[in-house]
Amino acid sequence: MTPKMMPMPNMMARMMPMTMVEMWTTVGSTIASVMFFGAIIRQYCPYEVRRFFDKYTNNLMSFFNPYIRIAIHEFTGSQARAHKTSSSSSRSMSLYPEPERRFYRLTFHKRYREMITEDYLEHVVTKGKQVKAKNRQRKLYTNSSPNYRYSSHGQSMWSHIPFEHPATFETLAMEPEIKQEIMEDLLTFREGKDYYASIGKAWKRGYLLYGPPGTGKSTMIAAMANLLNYHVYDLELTAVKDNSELKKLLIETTSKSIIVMEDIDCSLDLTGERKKKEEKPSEDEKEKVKKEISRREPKEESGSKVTLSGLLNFIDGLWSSSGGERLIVFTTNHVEKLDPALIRRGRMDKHIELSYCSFEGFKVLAKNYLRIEAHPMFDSIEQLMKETKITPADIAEYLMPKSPREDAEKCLSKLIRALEEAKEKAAKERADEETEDNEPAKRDALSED
Ligand SMILES: Nc1ncnc2c1ncn2[C@@H]1O[C@H](COP(=O)(O)OP(=O)(O)OP(=O)(O)O)[C@@H](O)[C@H]1O
Repeated sequence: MTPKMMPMPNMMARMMPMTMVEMWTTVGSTIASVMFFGAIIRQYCPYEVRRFFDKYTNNLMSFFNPYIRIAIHEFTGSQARAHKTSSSSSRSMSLYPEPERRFYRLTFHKRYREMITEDYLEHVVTKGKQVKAKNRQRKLYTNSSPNYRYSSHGQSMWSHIPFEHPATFETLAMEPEIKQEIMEDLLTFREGKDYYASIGKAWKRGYLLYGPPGTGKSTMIAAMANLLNYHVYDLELTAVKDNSELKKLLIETTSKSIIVMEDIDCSLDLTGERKKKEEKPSEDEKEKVKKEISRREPKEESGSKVTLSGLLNFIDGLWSSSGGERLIVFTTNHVEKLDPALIRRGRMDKHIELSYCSFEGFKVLAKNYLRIEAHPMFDSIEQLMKETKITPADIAEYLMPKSPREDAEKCLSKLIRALEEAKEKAAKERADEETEDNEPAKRDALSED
Protein backbone atom coordinates (compact mmCIF):
# COMPACT_ATOMS: atom_id res chain seq x y z
CA MET A 1 0.00 0.00 0.00
CA THR A 2 1.27 3.45 -0.81
CA PRO A 3 1.16 6.19 1.85
CA LYS A 4 -1.02 8.18 -0.56
CA MET A 5 -3.70 5.63 -0.42
CA MET A 6 -3.80 5.47 3.39
CA PRO A 7 -6.20 8.40 4.08
CA MET A 8 -8.90 6.95 1.89
CA PRO A 9 -9.90 3.93 4.06
CA ASN A 10 -9.40 6.07 7.19
CA MET A 11 -11.75 8.62 5.85
CA MET A 12 -14.24 5.93 4.88
CA ALA A 13 -13.86 4.40 8.29
CA ARG A 14 -14.57 7.78 9.86
CA MET A 15 -17.44 8.64 7.53
CA MET A 16 -19.30 5.31 7.64
CA PRO A 17 -19.77 5.10 11.41
CA MET A 18 -20.85 8.73 11.42
CA THR A 19 -23.49 8.09 8.77
CA MET A 20 -24.85 5.02 10.57
CA VAL A 21 -24.88 6.79 13.90
CA GLU A 22 -26.63 9.77 12.39
CA MET A 23 -29.12 7.58 10.67
CA TRP A 24 -29.97 5.64 13.83
CA THR A 25 -30.12 8.85 15.81
CA THR A 26 -32.57 10.30 13.31
CA VAL A 27 -34.68 7.15 13.36
CA GLY A 28 -34.56 7.03 17.16
CA SER A 29 -35.54 10.66 17.56
CA THR A 30 -38.33 10.25 14.98
CA ILE A 31 -39.77 7.30 16.88
CA ALA A 32 -39.42 9.18 20.16
CA SER A 33 -41.21 12.20 18.65
CA VAL A 34 -43.93 10.01 17.27
CA MET A 35 -44.36 8.35 20.66
CA PHE A 36 -44.31 11.72 22.44
CA PHE A 37 -46.95 13.18 20.15
CA GLY A 38 -48.80 9.90 20.42
CA ALA A 39 -48.99 10.27 24.18
CA ILE A 40 -50.22 13.88 23.83
CA ILE A 41 -52.77 12.89 21.23
CA ARG A 42 -54.01 9.98 23.33
CA GLN A 43 -54.61 12.28 26.23
CA TYR A 44 -56.21 15.25 24.58
CA CYS A 45 -57.63 14.32 21.17
CA PRO A 46 -61.04 12.99 20.30
CA TYR A 47 -61.39 9.26 19.80
CA GLU A 48 -61.46 9.39 15.94
CA VAL A 49 -58.15 11.31 15.79
CA ARG A 50 -56.58 8.87 18.22
CA ARG A 51 -57.70 5.90 16.14
CA PHE A 52 -56.25 7.48 13.00
CA PHE A 53 -52.96 8.22 14.78
CA ASP A 54 -52.77 4.75 16.36
CA LYS A 55 -53.20 3.12 12.97
CA TYR A 56 -50.26 5.01 11.44
CA THR A 57 -47.91 4.64 14.42
CA ASN A 58 -48.63 0.91 14.42
CA ASN A 59 -47.81 0.73 10.71
CA LEU A 60 -44.55 2.65 11.28
CA MET A 61 -43.56 0.38 14.16
CA SER A 62 -44.38 -2.75 12.21
CA PHE A 63 -42.00 -1.58 9.44
CA PHE A 64 -39.05 -2.02 11.84
CA ASN A 65 -40.48 -5.10 13.53
CA PRO A 66 -40.35 -8.56 11.96
CA TYR A 67 -43.23 -9.60 14.22
CA ILE A 68 -46.89 -8.72 13.90
CA ARG A 69 -49.32 -8.22 16.74
CA ILE A 70 -53.02 -8.52 16.51
CA ALA A 71 -55.64 -7.97 19.17
CA ILE A 72 -58.68 -10.18 19.28
CA HIS A 73 -61.30 -8.19 21.11
CA GLU A 74 -63.94 -9.68 23.36
CA PHE A 75 -62.54 -13.12 22.74
CA THR A 76 -63.50 -15.62 25.39
CA GLY A 77 -61.85 -18.98 25.91
CA SER A 78 -58.21 -19.97 25.94
CA GLN A 79 -57.67 -21.71 22.60
CA ALA A 80 -55.32 -19.07 21.22
CA ARG A 81 -53.03 -19.19 24.28
CA ALA A 82 -52.45 -15.57 23.54
CA HIS A 83 -51.33 -12.87 25.93
CA LYS A 84 -54.27 -11.41 27.77
CA THR A 85 -54.18 -7.75 28.69
CA SER A 86 -56.42 -4.87 29.52
CA SER A 87 -56.57 -1.61 27.63
CA SER A 88 -57.76 0.56 30.47
CA SER A 89 -54.53 1.06 32.41
CA SER A 90 -52.68 3.14 29.81
CA ARG A 91 -55.64 5.40 29.24
CA SER A 92 -56.66 6.19 32.75
CA MET A 93 -55.61 9.85 32.29
CA SER A 94 -57.64 10.28 29.11
CA LEU A 95 -60.07 13.13 28.85
CA TYR A 96 -62.33 10.78 26.90
CA PRO A 97 -62.35 7.65 29.00
CA GLU A 98 -63.36 4.53 27.15
CA PRO A 99 -65.13 1.56 28.63
CA GLU A 100 -62.67 -1.18 29.53
CA ARG A 101 -62.03 -3.43 26.59
CA ARG A 102 -60.46 -6.82 27.10
CA PHE A 103 -58.53 -8.48 24.37
CA TYR A 104 -55.99 -11.17 23.60
CA ARG A 105 -52.73 -10.13 21.93
CA LEU A 106 -51.21 -12.59 19.52
CA THR A 107 -47.65 -12.13 18.25
CA PHE A 108 -46.34 -14.01 15.25
CA HIS A 109 -43.74 -13.72 12.53
CA LYS A 110 -44.57 -11.78 9.40
CA ARG A 111 -44.05 -14.78 7.18
CA TYR A 112 -47.18 -16.36 8.70
CA ARG A 113 -49.31 -13.32 7.93
CA GLU A 114 -51.41 -15.04 5.27
CA MET A 115 -51.94 -18.18 7.29
CA ILE A 116 -52.95 -16.19 10.38
CA THR A 117 -55.20 -13.61 8.74
CA GLU A 118 -56.99 -16.08 6.51
CA ASP A 119 -57.20 -19.54 8.05
CA TYR A 120 -56.34 -19.06 11.70
CA LEU A 121 -58.48 -16.01 12.41
CA GLU A 122 -61.44 -17.57 10.67
CA HIS A 123 -60.97 -20.67 12.79
CA VAL A 124 -60.78 -18.56 15.96
CA VAL A 125 -63.95 -16.65 15.09
CA THR A 126 -65.89 -19.85 14.32
CA LYS A 127 -64.64 -21.55 17.48
CA GLY A 128 -65.35 -18.40 19.50
CA LYS A 129 -68.94 -18.35 18.28
CA GLN A 130 -69.35 -22.01 19.20
CA VAL A 131 -67.93 -21.48 22.68
CA LYS A 132 -70.10 -18.39 23.17
CA ALA A 133 -73.22 -20.30 22.11
CA LYS A 134 -72.31 -23.18 24.43
CA ASN A 135 -71.63 -20.96 27.42
CA ARG A 136 -74.67 -18.80 26.80
CA GLN A 137 -76.85 -18.63 29.87
CA ARG A 138 -80.13 -19.93 28.59
CA LYS A 139 -83.36 -18.57 29.96
CA LEU A 140 -86.83 -19.78 30.69
CA TYR A 141 -89.24 -16.98 29.84
CA THR A 142 -92.79 -16.87 31.03
CA ASN A 143 -95.72 -14.53 30.52
CA SER A 144 -97.77 -15.95 33.35
CA SER A 145 -96.32 -13.97 36.25
CA PRO A 146 -99.20 -11.91 37.70
CA ASN A 147 -97.67 -8.52 36.91
CA TYR A 148 -96.10 -9.18 33.53
CA ARG A 149 -98.55 -6.89 31.75
CA TYR A 150 -97.65 -3.92 33.96
CA SER A 151 -94.07 -4.12 32.79
CA SER A 152 -95.05 -3.82 29.13
CA HIS A 153 -94.37 -0.07 28.92
CA GLY A 154 -91.05 -0.03 27.17
CA GLN A 155 -89.93 -3.19 28.95
CA SER A 156 -90.17 -6.84 28.08
CA MET A 157 -93.55 -8.50 28.48
CA TRP A 158 -91.75 -11.67 29.49
CA SER A 159 -90.15 -12.37 32.83
CA HIS A 160 -87.35 -14.92 32.97
CA ILE A 161 -85.21 -17.14 35.15
CA PRO A 162 -82.12 -19.19 34.18
CA PHE A 163 -83.06 -22.36 32.35
CA GLU A 164 -81.35 -25.24 34.15
CA HIS A 165 -83.46 -28.33 33.43
CA PRO A 166 -81.11 -31.32 33.33
CA ALA A 167 -83.13 -33.51 30.91
CA THR A 168 -81.34 -34.75 27.81
CA PHE A 169 -82.27 -37.16 25.05
CA GLU A 170 -79.98 -39.66 26.73
CA THR A 171 -82.09 -39.63 29.91
CA LEU A 172 -85.41 -39.64 28.03
CA ALA A 173 -87.30 -42.93 28.18
CA MET A 174 -88.33 -43.64 24.61
CA GLU A 175 -87.78 -46.05 21.75
CA PRO A 176 -84.14 -45.48 20.66
CA GLU A 177 -84.99 -45.26 16.93
CA ILE A 178 -87.66 -42.59 17.48
CA LYS A 179 -85.33 -40.68 19.74
CA GLN A 180 -82.60 -40.78 17.11
CA GLU A 181 -85.01 -39.62 14.41
CA ILE A 182 -86.14 -36.64 16.51
CA MET A 183 -82.59 -35.63 17.35
CA GLU A 184 -81.59 -35.74 13.68
CA ASP A 185 -84.63 -33.70 12.73
CA LEU A 186 -83.73 -31.04 15.32
CA LEU A 187 -80.06 -30.87 14.36
CA THR A 188 -80.93 -30.65 10.66
CA PHE A 189 -83.25 -27.78 11.48
CA ARG A 190 -80.55 -25.97 13.47
CA GLU A 191 -78.07 -26.20 10.61
CA GLY A 192 -80.70 -25.34 8.01
CA LYS A 193 -80.34 -21.57 7.69
CA ASP A 194 -79.24 -21.60 4.04
CA TYR A 195 -81.69 -24.35 3.13
CA TYR A 196 -84.69 -22.47 4.55
CA ALA A 197 -83.54 -19.32 2.76
CA SER A 198 -83.16 -21.21 -0.52
CA ILE A 199 -86.72 -22.58 -0.40
CA GLY A 200 -88.17 -19.23 0.71
CA LYS A 201 -89.47 -20.46 4.06
CA ALA A 202 -89.18 -18.80 7.45
CA TRP A 203 -86.62 -20.63 9.57
CA LYS A 204 -89.08 -22.20 11.98
CA ARG A 205 -90.46 -25.64 12.69
CA GLY A 206 -93.54 -26.76 14.55
CA TYR A 207 -93.70 -29.81 16.83
CA LEU A 208 -96.86 -31.32 18.24
CA LEU A 209 -96.24 -33.55 21.26
CA TYR A 210 -99.25 -35.57 22.33
CA GLY A 211 -99.99 -38.41 24.69
CA PRO A 212 -101.35 -39.21 28.17
CA PRO A 213 -100.18 -37.26 31.24
CA GLY A 214 -96.78 -38.28 32.58
CA THR A 215 -95.35 -39.63 29.34
CA GLY A 216 -92.59 -37.02 29.03
CA LYS A 217 -93.88 -34.16 26.87
CA SER A 218 -92.45 -31.41 29.09
CA THR A 219 -89.30 -33.47 29.66
CA MET A 220 -88.81 -33.75 25.92
CA ILE A 221 -89.07 -29.96 25.49
CA ALA A 222 -86.29 -29.54 28.06
CA ALA A 223 -84.19 -32.15 26.23
CA MET A 224 -84.77 -30.27 22.95
CA ALA A 225 -83.66 -26.98 24.50
CA ASN A 226 -80.54 -28.62 25.90
CA LEU A 227 -79.69 -30.31 22.62
CA LEU A 228 -80.07 -27.16 20.55
CA ASN A 229 -78.91 -24.68 23.17
CA TYR A 230 -82.06 -22.61 22.80
CA HIS A 231 -83.99 -20.39 25.19
CA VAL A 232 -87.50 -21.52 26.17
CA TYR A 233 -90.56 -19.24 26.04
CA ASP A 234 -93.38 -20.83 28.00
CA LEU A 235 -96.40 -19.05 26.56
CA GLU A 236 -99.44 -19.32 28.82
CA LEU A 237 -102.25 -18.51 26.40
CA THR A 238 -104.87 -18.14 29.11
CA ALA A 239 -102.91 -15.18 30.48
CA VAL A 240 -102.87 -13.38 27.12
CA LYS A 241 -105.52 -10.67 26.91
CA ASP A 242 -106.13 -10.63 23.16
CA ASN A 243 -104.64 -11.12 19.71
CA SER A 244 -102.65 -7.92 19.75
CA GLU A 245 -101.05 -8.88 23.06
CA LEU A 246 -100.21 -12.29 21.59
CA LYS A 247 -98.59 -10.53 18.63
CA LYS A 248 -96.47 -8.35 20.93
CA LEU A 249 -95.34 -11.35 22.95
CA LEU A 250 -94.35 -13.34 19.88
CA ILE A 251 -92.53 -10.45 18.25
CA GLU A 252 -90.47 -10.05 21.43
CA THR A 253 -89.17 -13.61 21.30
CA THR A 254 -85.54 -13.90 20.28
CA SER A 255 -83.82 -16.15 17.79
CA LYS A 256 -82.63 -19.61 18.88
CA SER A 257 -85.64 -20.24 21.00
CA ILE A 258 -88.45 -22.72 21.59
CA ILE A 259 -91.91 -21.23 22.02
CA VAL A 260 -94.02 -23.64 24.01
CA MET A 261 -97.80 -23.71 24.36
CA GLU A 262 -98.60 -26.51 26.78
CA ASP A 263 -101.97 -28.22 27.00
CA ILE A 264 -103.15 -26.29 23.99
CA ASP A 265 -106.58 -27.98 24.13
CA CYS A 266 -107.19 -26.57 27.62
CA SER A 267 -105.64 -23.16 27.02
CA LEU A 268 -108.31 -21.93 24.66
CA ASP A 269 -111.50 -23.14 23.14
CA LEU A 270 -109.97 -23.60 19.75
CA THR A 271 -112.43 -26.08 18.36
CA GLY A 272 -115.80 -24.30 18.22
CA GLU A 273 -116.37 -22.76 14.82
CA ARG A 274 -114.96 -25.41 12.53
CA LYS A 275 -116.67 -28.41 14.15
CA LYS A 276 -120.05 -26.77 14.21
CA LYS A 277 -119.80 -25.89 10.53
CA GLU A 278 -119.03 -29.47 9.60
CA GLU A 279 -122.19 -30.72 11.30
CA LYS A 280 -124.39 -28.66 8.92
CA PRO A 281 -126.81 -27.39 11.57
CA SER A 282 -130.35 -26.16 11.00
CA GLU A 283 -131.08 -22.40 10.84
CA ASP A 284 -132.00 -22.32 14.51
CA GLU A 285 -128.90 -24.22 15.46
CA LYS A 286 -126.82 -21.93 13.25
CA GLU A 287 -128.11 -18.96 15.17
CA LYS A 288 -127.23 -20.64 18.47
CA VAL A 289 -123.78 -21.55 17.17
CA LYS A 290 -123.19 -17.96 16.05
CA LYS A 291 -124.06 -16.72 19.51
CA GLU A 292 -121.86 -19.34 21.09
CA ILE A 293 -118.95 -18.48 18.80
CA SER A 294 -119.26 -14.80 19.46
CA ARG A 295 -119.34 -15.58 23.18
CA ARG A 296 -116.23 -17.75 22.92
CA GLU A 297 -114.32 -15.81 20.27
CA PRO A 298 -115.17 -12.15 20.58
CA LYS A 299 -114.11 -9.97 17.70
CA GLU A 300 -110.67 -8.53 18.00
CA GLU A 301 -111.95 -4.98 18.54
CA SER A 302 -113.51 -6.03 21.83
CA GLY A 303 -109.97 -6.98 22.83
CA SER A 304 -110.66 -9.65 25.39
CA LYS A 305 -109.48 -12.99 24.00
CA VAL A 306 -107.06 -14.75 21.73
CA THR A 307 -108.87 -16.40 18.85
CA LEU A 308 -108.06 -19.47 16.81
CA SER A 309 -107.62 -17.36 13.68
CA GLY A 310 -105.36 -14.97 15.59
CA LEU A 311 -103.19 -17.83 16.72
CA LEU A 312 -103.02 -19.33 13.22
CA ASN A 313 -102.07 -15.97 11.73
CA PHE A 314 -99.18 -15.54 14.08
CA ILE A 315 -97.92 -19.07 13.65
CA ASP A 316 -97.95 -18.61 9.88
CA GLY A 317 -96.75 -15.10 9.34
CA LEU A 318 -95.87 -11.79 10.90
CA TRP A 319 -93.55 -12.71 13.73
CA SER A 320 -92.00 -15.69 11.97
CA SER A 321 -90.78 -13.48 9.15
CA SER A 322 -88.57 -11.62 11.60
CA GLY A 323 -85.70 -14.01 10.84
CA GLY A 324 -83.77 -16.26 13.20
CA GLU A 325 -84.46 -19.81 14.18
CA ARG A 326 -87.49 -20.69 16.27
CA LEU A 327 -89.23 -23.89 17.20
CA ILE A 328 -92.86 -23.77 18.20
CA VAL A 329 -94.11 -26.67 20.31
CA PHE A 330 -97.70 -27.53 21.25
CA THR A 331 -98.46 -30.21 23.79
CA THR A 332 -101.78 -31.89 24.43
CA ASN A 333 -103.27 -34.90 26.17
CA HIS A 334 -106.16 -34.92 23.68
CA VAL A 335 -104.95 -34.61 20.13
CA GLU A 336 -108.39 -35.55 18.84
CA LYS A 337 -109.83 -32.36 20.33
CA LEU A 338 -107.63 -30.04 18.30
CA ASP A 339 -108.81 -28.28 15.19
CA PRO A 340 -107.13 -29.91 12.15
CA ALA A 341 -106.24 -26.43 10.88
CA LEU A 342 -104.09 -25.86 13.92
CA ILE A 343 -102.00 -28.97 13.57
CA ARG A 344 -101.78 -29.44 9.83
CA ARG A 345 -98.30 -30.01 8.35
CA GLY A 346 -96.64 -26.71 7.64
CA ARG A 347 -97.87 -25.43 10.97
CA MET A 348 -97.03 -28.41 13.12
CA ASP A 349 -94.48 -30.14 10.89
CA LYS A 350 -93.74 -33.06 13.16
CA HIS A 351 -96.28 -34.94 15.26
CA ILE A 352 -94.73 -37.01 18.05
CA GLU A 353 -96.72 -39.40 20.17
CA LEU A 354 -95.43 -39.95 23.69
CA SER A 355 -97.10 -43.00 25.05
CA TYR A 356 -96.95 -45.57 27.82
CA CYS A 357 -93.52 -46.86 28.67
CA SER A 358 -91.91 -49.59 26.59
CA PHE A 359 -89.33 -52.02 27.98
CA GLU A 360 -86.60 -50.04 26.18
CA GLY A 361 -87.87 -46.92 27.93
CA PHE A 362 -87.84 -48.73 31.28
CA LYS A 363 -84.16 -49.68 30.76
CA VAL A 364 -83.29 -46.00 30.29
CA LEU A 365 -85.10 -45.13 33.53
CA ALA A 366 -83.40 -48.00 35.41
CA LYS A 367 -80.06 -46.62 34.24
CA ASN A 368 -81.01 -43.06 35.27
CA TYR A 369 -82.44 -43.88 38.68
CA LEU A 370 -80.64 -47.04 39.80
CA ARG A 371 -77.45 -46.93 37.70
CA ILE A 372 -78.05 -50.49 36.48
CA GLU A 373 -78.23 -51.80 32.92
CA ALA A 374 -79.27 -55.40 33.67
CA HIS A 375 -80.81 -57.34 36.55
CA PRO A 376 -82.38 -60.82 36.93
CA MET A 377 -85.76 -59.12 37.67
CA PHE A 378 -85.78 -57.42 34.26
CA ASP A 379 -87.36 -60.47 32.58
CA SER A 380 -90.46 -60.41 34.81
CA ILE A 381 -90.75 -56.67 34.32
CA GLU A 382 -90.56 -57.06 30.55
CA GLN A 383 -93.31 -59.69 30.61
CA LEU A 384 -95.58 -57.60 32.86
CA MET A 385 -95.05 -54.48 30.74
CA LYS A 386 -96.38 -56.38 27.73
CA GLU A 387 -99.55 -57.14 29.66
CA THR A 388 -100.29 -53.76 31.20
CA LYS A 389 -99.77 -50.05 30.63
CA ILE A 390 -97.69 -47.77 32.82
CA THR A 391 -96.40 -44.25 32.23
CA PRO A 392 -92.71 -43.34 32.50
CA ALA A 393 -93.67 -40.91 35.30
CA ASP A 394 -95.09 -43.80 37.36
CA ILE A 395 -92.08 -46.03 36.71
CA ALA A 396 -89.78 -43.15 37.70
CA GLU A 397 -91.64 -42.85 40.99
CA TYR A 398 -91.16 -46.55 41.84
CA LEU A 399 -87.52 -46.58 40.80
CA MET A 400 -86.49 -43.58 42.84
CA PRO A 401 -85.09 -44.78 46.19
CA LYS A 402 -86.92 -43.12 49.08
CA SER A 403 -84.31 -43.90 51.73
CA PRO A 404 -80.65 -45.03 51.81
CA ARG A 405 -81.90 -48.54 52.68
CA GLU A 406 -83.77 -48.89 49.40
CA ASP A 407 -81.46 -50.59 46.95
CA ALA A 408 -82.09 -51.52 43.31
CA GLU A 409 -83.74 -54.83 44.25
CA LYS A 410 -86.24 -53.17 46.58
CA CYS A 411 -87.16 -50.57 43.96
CA LEU A 412 -87.59 -53.20 41.24
CA SER A 413 -89.77 -55.30 43.59
CA LYS A 414 -92.00 -52.27 44.21
CA LEU A 415 -92.34 -51.80 40.48
CA ILE A 416 -93.23 -55.47 39.92
CA ARG A 417 -95.93 -55.28 42.61
CA ALA A 418 -97.35 -52.15 41.02
CA LEU A 419 -97.41 -53.76 37.58
CA GLU A 420 -99.16 -56.86 38.96
CA GLU A 421 -101.76 -54.72 40.69
CA ALA A 422 -102.33 -52.71 37.51
CA LYS A 423 -102.76 -55.95 35.57
CA GLU A 424 -105.31 -57.30 38.04
CA LYS A 425 -107.20 -54.01 38.06
CA ALA A 426 -107.35 -53.96 34.25
CA ALA A 427 -108.59 -57.58 34.17
CA LYS A 428 -111.33 -56.76 36.70
CA GLU A 429 -112.40 -53.68 34.71
CA ARG A 430 -112.60 -55.77 31.53
CA ALA A 431 -114.73 -58.36 33.32
CA ASP A 432 -117.07 -55.64 34.67
CA GLU A 433 -117.43 -54.17 31.19
CA GLU A 434 -118.31 -57.55 29.72
CA THR A 435 -120.93 -58.08 32.43
CA GLU A 436 -122.44 -54.67 31.68
CA ASP A 437 -122.51 -55.46 27.96
CA ASN A 438 -124.28 -58.77 28.59
CA GLU A 439 -126.84 -57.26 30.99
CA PRO A 440 -129.48 -56.20 28.32
CA ALA A 441 -129.27 -59.58 26.59
CA LYS A 442 -129.87 -61.35 29.92
CA ARG A 443 -132.83 -59.04 30.71
CA ASP A 444 -134.31 -59.73 27.26
CA ALA A 445 -133.97 -63.46 27.74
CA LEU A 446 -135.67 -63.26 31.16
CA SER A 447 -138.57 -61.12 29.88
CA GLU A 448 -139.14 -63.58 26.99
CA ASP A 449 -139.40 -66.39 29.50
N1 LIG B 1 -90.23 -40.24 28.70
C1 LIG B 1 -89.71 -39.90 29.89
N2 LIG B 1 -88.40 -40.03 30.13
C2 LIG B 1 -87.87 -39.71 31.31
N3 LIG B 1 -88.59 -39.28 32.34
C3 LIG B 1 -89.91 -39.14 32.17
C4 LIG B 1 -90.53 -39.43 30.93
N4 LIG B 1 -91.85 -39.21 31.05
C5 LIG B 1 -92.04 -38.77 32.29
N5 LIG B 1 -90.89 -38.72 32.98
C6 LIG B 1 -90.76 -38.33 34.39
O1 LIG B 1 -92.05 -37.99 34.85
C7 LIG B 1 -92.15 -36.62 35.23
C8 LIG B 1 -93.37 -36.01 34.55
O2 LIG B 1 -93.17 -36.00 33.16
P1 LIG B 1 -93.63 -34.81 32.20
O3 LIG B 1 -94.03 -33.61 32.99
O4 LIG B 1 -92.56 -34.61 31.18
O5 LIG B 1 -94.89 -35.45 31.53
P2 LIG B 1 -95.97 -34.75 30.58
O6 LIG B 1 -96.26 -35.73 29.51
O7 LIG B 1 -95.51 -33.42 30.19
O8 LIG B 1 -97.19 -34.65 31.55
P3 LIG B 1 -98.48 -33.67 31.40
O9 LIG B 1 -99.21 -34.07 30.18
O10 LIG B 1 -99.26 -33.95 32.66
O11 LIG B 1 -97.95 -32.29 31.35
C9 LIG B 1 -90.87 -35.97 34.78
O12 LIG B 1 -90.40 -35.08 35.72
C10 LIG B 1 -89.91 -37.11 34.59
O13 LIG B 1 -89.20 -37.31 35.79
